[in-house]
Amino acid sequence: MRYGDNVVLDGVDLAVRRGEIVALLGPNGAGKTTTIEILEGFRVRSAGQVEVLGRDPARGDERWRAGVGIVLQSWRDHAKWRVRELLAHQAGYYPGRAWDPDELLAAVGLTGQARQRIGTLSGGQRRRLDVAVGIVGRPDVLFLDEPTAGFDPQARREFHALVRGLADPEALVATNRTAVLLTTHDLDEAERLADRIVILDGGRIVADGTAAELARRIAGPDEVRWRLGERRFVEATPDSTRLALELFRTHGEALSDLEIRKSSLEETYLTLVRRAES
Ligand SMILES: Nc1ncnc2c1ncn2[C@@H]1O[C@H](COP(=O)(O)OP(=O)(O)OP(=O)(O)O)[C@@H](O)[C@H]1O
Repeated sequence: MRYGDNVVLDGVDLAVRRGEIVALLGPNGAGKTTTIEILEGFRVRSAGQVEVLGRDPARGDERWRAGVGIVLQSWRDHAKWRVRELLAHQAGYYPGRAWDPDELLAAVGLTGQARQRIGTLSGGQRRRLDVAVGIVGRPDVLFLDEPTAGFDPQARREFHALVRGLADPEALVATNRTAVLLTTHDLDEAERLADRIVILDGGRIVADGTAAELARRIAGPDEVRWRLGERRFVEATPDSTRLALELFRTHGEALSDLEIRKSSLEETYLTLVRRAES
């Protein structure tokens, strides 16, 4: 993707499967929004190949769009509508596959605001409504651009459970598993929610893997600490699960205070971004 002479995405190669939750991370201006806007069909790429649900998003028709759920970075429309009224209206666009508006209101924690005008919602409540509008048609693929900005901690946790439920076939038996691509600046959220993390910097992918894989590759081994009687031990290992198993096998109940410290995603992220920028 280029704007004039300015190349903002270069060689981004990415595949997301059904049921997978992928978090796109990166500093401001890295190209996250541009990437998902191209995938949503809102922006036309300058070059390269893109396929979403088997079609080029630049040529997606109504049927294709019915399978795509979108939560943009900010939405300030429909101020005079009431919350439930908007959801019921939106549900009408997805015959046979939409959520029941009341169930959806409960799922995003807006039952108490069902009759309130949208213009009077708080920032976090408006964001929950944006998420509800994005998923009302039970999409096959869901794009979320900083979905939880402004959420309180409890709402964030509920939102994570909701998104995991969309991707997990056990949780919503009647629907297909949704592929989810989200951008976030909340590394804790990325680590908790995403199966895979993709880090963009300067329009290029600088890392792609699970939080644990990235930590192992970038930030080095895990640190395992334990105690046997009065003696304390520390060991660095690339496979802390195996070491823990061996310790249990060898020492059984004599083992105490076992602790495994993994590098945080924040350390990994900062190391990667520093590297890319130098
Ligand atoms: N319409 C446009 N015209 C020119 N440049 C643009 C346009 N839209 C985006 N850009 C540039 O493209 C780059 C990528 O922007 P993008 O919004 O994708 O970043 P981002 O990773 O989503 O950032 P943030 O974390 O701040 O939301 C930035 O340098 C931005 O200035």
